[in-house]
Amino acid sequence: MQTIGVLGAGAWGTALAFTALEAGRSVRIWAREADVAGSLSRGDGNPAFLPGIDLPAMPASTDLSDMKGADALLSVVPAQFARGVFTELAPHIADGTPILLCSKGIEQSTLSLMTDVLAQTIPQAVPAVLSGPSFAADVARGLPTAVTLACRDRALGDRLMAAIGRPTFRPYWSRDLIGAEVGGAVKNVLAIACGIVEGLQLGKSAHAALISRGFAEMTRLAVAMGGEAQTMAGLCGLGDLVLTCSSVQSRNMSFGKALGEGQSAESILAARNSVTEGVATAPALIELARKHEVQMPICQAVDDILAGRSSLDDAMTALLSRPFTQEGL
Ligand SMILES: NC(=O)c1ccc[n+]([C@@H]2O[C@H](COP(=O)([O-])OP(=O)(O)OC[C@H]3O[C@@H](n4cnc5c(N)ncnc54)[C@H](O)[C@@H]3O)[C@@H](O)[C@H]2O)c1
Ligand SMILES: O=P(O)(O)OC[C@H](O)CO
Repeated sequence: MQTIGVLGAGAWGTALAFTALEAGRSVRIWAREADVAGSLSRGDGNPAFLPGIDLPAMPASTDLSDMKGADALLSVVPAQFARGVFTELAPHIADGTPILLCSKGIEQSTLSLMTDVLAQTIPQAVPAVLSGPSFAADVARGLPTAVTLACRDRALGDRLMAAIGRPTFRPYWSRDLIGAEVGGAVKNVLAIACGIVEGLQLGKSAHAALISRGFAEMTRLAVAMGGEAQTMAGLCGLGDLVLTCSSVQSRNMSFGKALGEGQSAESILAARNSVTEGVATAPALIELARKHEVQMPICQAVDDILAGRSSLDDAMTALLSRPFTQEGL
């Protein structure tokens, strides 16, 4: 696998393209914005989405047909926009091309995971998922990072890991695509909850309780959807939950913190050009939980707050008033 196409030149697409380049691959990037494509191609980095980080020149364009002929693609288009981009891309994709899904979210209008969206739009592609604790800025600075790379076929997984892995970017193979996807999507909603707890200054004990009970919610949903509990204990589950809930470097956590401090969701989102995936995923998650008869009270509280059904105080009171029960998943 020599040529890697990267779909999407936000912070994460740019960091992954850099990693593949450093791993010795030849890289092509599709950017939605002409100025981003120009800047990356000239070697001026990505000031729009990954400011302050020097990067080597990386070939980028706004033409999806430039993805034609790549040995594998990394899709880093935010979840709510993936279907539109995949539909346009489909005619350029050869049978059996691996597409590694690197976005973390659920399509709100259809409740689809990214593997479902891919199967419906580019059925000739072979799906794989990349997910785990990894801030784009850390990866683009070459700081050590480990992630889950989920793919049904072990041999293909090995080839993908060899293509994008390097000592400071360590993929670990898993067969569990559903677990990897659910972990990445749910942790964003839980990070909003942890941010709210931080913004309200409810203390580190509440924060730890939220991570722990949030992990139980994540695992319940993953298992109900066909994923494995063991996957959730790994990088794409607990690992990413701990990272995203621990640092305001996370857009989801910092969004929640600002909510907890009294800002409105609209004003926080209006001030950013980056994506906060948990906001669009929260209602989808609650619908999925209902469909699979899974209890997700923390995610429900986040959705209630975002939808304006509950104030922060009411949501906290509802969570704290739940009956005492046995601990477990
Ligand atoms: N940034 C990270 O640290 C990080 C790490 C792991 C995973 N991710 C995931 O990667 C995905 C992309 O996030 P990011 O951080 O690279 O993005 P970003 O916030 O840096 O940039 C926003 C991206 O959205 C794209 N976009 C905006 N409107 C669009 C539209 N209508 N159609 C298509 N694309 C549109 C922009 O072109 C840009 O690439 C998300 O699912 C995110 O959860 C991000
Ligand atoms: O900044 P966030 O909240 O989108 O999180 C980034 C990554 O998913 C962390 O693994």
